[in-house]
Amino acid sequence: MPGYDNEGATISLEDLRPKDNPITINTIEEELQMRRRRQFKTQKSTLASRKEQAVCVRRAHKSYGTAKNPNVILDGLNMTVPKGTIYGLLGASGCGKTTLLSCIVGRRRLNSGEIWVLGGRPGSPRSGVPGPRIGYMPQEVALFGDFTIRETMIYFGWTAGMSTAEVDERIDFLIKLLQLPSPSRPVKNLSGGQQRRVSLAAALLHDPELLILDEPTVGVDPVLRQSIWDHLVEITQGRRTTVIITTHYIDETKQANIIGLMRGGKFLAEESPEELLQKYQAESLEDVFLKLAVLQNMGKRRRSSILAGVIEKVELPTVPDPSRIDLEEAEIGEISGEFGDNVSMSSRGRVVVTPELTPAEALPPEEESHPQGCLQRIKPMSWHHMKALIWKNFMGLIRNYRTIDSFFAPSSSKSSGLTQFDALNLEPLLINDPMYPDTILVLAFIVGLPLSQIVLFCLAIGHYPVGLPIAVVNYEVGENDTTVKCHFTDDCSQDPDTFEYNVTRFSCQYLDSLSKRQSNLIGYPSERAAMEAVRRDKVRAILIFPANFSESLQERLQDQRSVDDYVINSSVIQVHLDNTDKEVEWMLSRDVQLAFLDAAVHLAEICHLPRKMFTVPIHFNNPIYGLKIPNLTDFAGPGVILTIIFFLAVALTSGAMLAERNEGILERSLVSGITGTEILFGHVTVHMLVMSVQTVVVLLFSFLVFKLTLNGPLFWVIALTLITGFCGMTFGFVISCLCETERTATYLALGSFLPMIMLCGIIWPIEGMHIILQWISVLLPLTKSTESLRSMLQRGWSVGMPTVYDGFISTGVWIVIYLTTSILLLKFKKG
Ligand SMILES: Nc1ncnc2c1ncn2[C@@H]1O[C@H](COP(=O)(O)OP(=O)(O)OP(=O)(O)O)[C@@H](O)[C@H]1O
Repeated sequence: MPGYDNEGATISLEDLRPKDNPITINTIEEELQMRRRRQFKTQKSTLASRKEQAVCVRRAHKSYGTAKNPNVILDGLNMTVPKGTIYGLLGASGCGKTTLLSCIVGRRRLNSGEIWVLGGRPGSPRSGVPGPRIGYMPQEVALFGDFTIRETMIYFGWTAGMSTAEVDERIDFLIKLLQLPSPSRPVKNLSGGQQRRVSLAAALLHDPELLILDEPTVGVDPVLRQSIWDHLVEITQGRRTTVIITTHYIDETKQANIIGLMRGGKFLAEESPEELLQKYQAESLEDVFLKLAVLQNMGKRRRSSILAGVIEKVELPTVPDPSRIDLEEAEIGEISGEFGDNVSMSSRGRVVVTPELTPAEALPPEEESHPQGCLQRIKPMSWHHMKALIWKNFMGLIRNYRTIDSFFAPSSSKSSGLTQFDALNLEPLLINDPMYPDTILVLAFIVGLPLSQIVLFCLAIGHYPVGLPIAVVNYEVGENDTTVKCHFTDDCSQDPDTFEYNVTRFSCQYLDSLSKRQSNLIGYPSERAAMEAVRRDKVRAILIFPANFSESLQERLQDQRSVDDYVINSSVIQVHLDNTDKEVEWMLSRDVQLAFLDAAVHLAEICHLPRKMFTVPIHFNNPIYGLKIPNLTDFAGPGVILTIIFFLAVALTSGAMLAERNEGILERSLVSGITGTEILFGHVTVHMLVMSVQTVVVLLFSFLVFKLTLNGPLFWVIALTLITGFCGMTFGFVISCLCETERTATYLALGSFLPMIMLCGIIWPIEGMHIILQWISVLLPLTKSTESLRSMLQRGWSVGMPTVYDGFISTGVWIVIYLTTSILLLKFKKG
């Protein structure tokens, strides 16, 4: 017997049969004849025969983990599911059944090997996968908890191209078949078993050609399980439908036409139940599985000696066209039967005869050769998919509002008691649930969150700190005198005869001016006491007036040539500041200086001198743009408005998409033929509504309530805010496609929030950043739009100005980048 690689072969009867009980079948020919008489004949596997099967898997390899440490799940597995059969896929938990099914439905990729579904490769137009030709019930429930049973069916029915009337007709049938409760019951109020039956109903709904059911009978009582199996048998009559079903109840697969027993990444056997029982002389299929598992563990040769004999006899084909050698070698490198043999020859060196393999058969099918151009491959969005998605997303929103209503205004049915009895099943029916906490959160999110954020920003940020404690040590009014509001004469101190000034107690006049800017002036008897107060965090600044402050000041003004250092020093107010807080220090030093100018201007006024006489010889005219006294609220406002809208949109879309993905609904929708683009646009349509509400709330409060400066065109302000929100939505899509869990998505969203706040010129001018950060800043999505909005609001510029339209262009470019990334991720990111 040749030592070829025969992984995945059926274990032979010879392996089981005791040596003292020799086989009764004498020759290989007899065995082969016997097989041919069976329902499913052994035959060679050609390209044409693979395309004829409902599902055909060849040399499938699939592993998770890293290349260094792979977790091999499928190890050269072959599988053949003829049309019109029920194929029971059995195997221990974790052996890879779900992985195999998700590869078949096109949601995971093999590392190597081929899969043919309904005559084409998954993803190619002819395979019907993804699409309505298959019905897929994943292992998880994968339903919308907030939807009723009927709404769930409508969503999946519309997705498959059915009309509402057709869906309603099927609902009646499926409710009876699967003993489901009233179709008006929300899915989340159903038991686990009921939810799984609704999931099965969704897969059966559109009567697909191929049904792929991952453990549909979990949590189902034996009577119902039998009726489900009866239904499956009925729909497979006349090769109408093919069913692949996984289950942990091995014995229920007696009704299957073929059973594939999976273990160690391969099939131990792929036979009809009767043959398995007969061949392995077992009482039950469980026994068969046990025997095969024991044999596999014993490391026995896992191939049929009969088949080995067949393979031994094959001869090298006469190759009609030498240029086709590679192709044919690839195609004929195994000899799996339509059903039953499951023998693969993955050994590259070996070639098996396939005399009937004509060049036409060997040619790759049309859709595999990818003759189409890129543009032709772009699928237009389908109307019935968009209708289903938009309806589903809108219903999600309305459902939340309705539960809010019932919370605030309890309906009669709610007040009359929480339970009623379902007409069909007499099971307790919970209607009008009390308000769900997540529903409050949803409303709080849509309106409350943007509202609270803009209110908090406008109330908390940018306003002048008042009431800062300032220590005053005024030696001019006397040693140890702590009077702050000391008396001064408020008339001109110029002698009318000599025109000499007689300035007295100018410190008191100064303190009077300062108190109008900073009211919390506290007198201290000495500099030491004031310093001690700073150390105890009682005051933020100290002002010290020398004893002869006013005289020295006067002397300095009158006779500048002869004043000495002592006079100059005595005419200076000594200031000590607590510089811990930059903003406070900056504002206090500004107040201290402006108060002096105020006092000097006042002196000039009462002496009928020009006001500018005692001021710094710099005059600030009215600003060209912006406020005369600028504030941080107006500076940061535009950036904060955009940040609120952007990140709420990120949270909204990434949250919705992740929930949909983690619940398995996204996968199910994709398998049903909905494309990633359609899913994204379905969300965009509905989320744009939410975002528009949020935009209105934020802008109304910013401009009408908090009176932020609005000098520019309102239309373009709204437009920029909306497209920034749209940009946030697309960023949310990227996050949800990149991250596996909500936790990582939260980290990513938070991790991007702070850098954007810091680097986009929202709270600090870009010109003040490190030069490298300035370059990075230009590349971020909120930088140009913030500058654009600021220019519109404060400078009153319109979209014709480069600074303004740059913001629109930059946001548009980011939308394209994010959308393209998320569509590509949805399309290509598979397990
Ligand atoms: N995304 C993944 N990443 C890494 N390992 C995975 C992933 N999905 C599945 N696995 C692993 O692959 C193996 C097969 O998982 P799979 O879900 O296909 O098994 P199964 O036969 O369907 O099990 P069960 O009958 O319990 O549902 C398991 O060991 C599982 O831990």
